[in-house]
Amino acid sequence: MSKLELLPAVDVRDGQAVRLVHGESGSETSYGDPLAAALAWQRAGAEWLHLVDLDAAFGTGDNRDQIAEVARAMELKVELSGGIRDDASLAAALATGCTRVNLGTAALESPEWVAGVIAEHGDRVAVGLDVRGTTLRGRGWTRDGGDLFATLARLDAEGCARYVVTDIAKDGTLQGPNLQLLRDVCAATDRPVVASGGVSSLDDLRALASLVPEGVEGAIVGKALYAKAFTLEEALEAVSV
Ligand SMILES: O=C(O)c1ccccc1NCC(=O)[C@H](O)[C@H](O)COP(=O)(O)O
Repeated sequence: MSKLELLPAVDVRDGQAVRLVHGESGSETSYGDPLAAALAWQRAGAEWLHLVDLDAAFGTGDNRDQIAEVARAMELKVELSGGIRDDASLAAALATGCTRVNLGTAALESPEWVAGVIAEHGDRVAVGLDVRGTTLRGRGWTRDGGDLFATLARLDAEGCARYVVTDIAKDGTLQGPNLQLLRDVCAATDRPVVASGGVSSLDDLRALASLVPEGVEGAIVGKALYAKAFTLEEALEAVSV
C-alpha cells in the first residue's frame, strides 16, 4: 500500500507566510519569511511543498516574483496554487519549474479554458475543489461556484488527473479534516485526492492515511505545523507505514 504524501503549506500574503481561518481575508496570522518556512520544511524531510499566492487568489495583487523565488529554491516537488486563471498566470506558474499547478476559480468560471489546460498539461494540473457543504467556492473562496459532484463529473470526463479537496469550514481551524467529505469524493472519482484543511494532530494524519486505499493520496498541512502541534518529522514518521 502507498503511504500518504504530506504537503506542508506555505500560503503567502503581502510577502509573508500566513495562515487564515476558513480562508477569510483579514484572519491572517503571520509566520514570517516564506522562503525560510519552505526551506525549514525541506530540511525536515518534506517531499512536497503546497505553495499558495493568497493575494492572487483574492485578487488583491500578487506575490508572483517571491513565489517564483521560493519554487526555484526548492529541491522538493512544488504544488503551486492561487490565482492561476488565464494563459499568462498559467505560464508564469509553470515557468517556476513547479511540479504541478492547482486550478481553482478557473475550473468554475472558465471550464473550456480549463479543459484545454488539462488536455495540454495532463498530470501537471490538479483542480482544487474548495467546498462549503457540497457547494464549491471560487475567487479566494468568496463566491459560490456550483455543485461539487456535478463539477467533479465534468472534470473527470475532461481527464482531470487529480483533485485537491478542501472543506473551508475546517481550513485553518485545527478541528480535524472532513473525512466523510473525502470518502464521498473518493467514491465519486477514480482520480487521486489530496486532502486539505483542518489537520490538527498525528491521529488526524493517521486517519487520512487509512483512506489511502479509497483514493486519498496526500494531505496538505498548514496551521498545525506553524502552531507546533507536531513537527514535520513526527508527521512523516506517523504516515510512514
Ligand atoms: O489554495 C488556495 O488557492 C487558497 C485560496 C484561498 C484561500 C486559501 C487557499 N488555500 C489554503 C491552503 O491551501 C491551506 O494552506 C491548506 O488548506 C492548509 O489548511 P490547514 O492545515 O487547516 O491550515
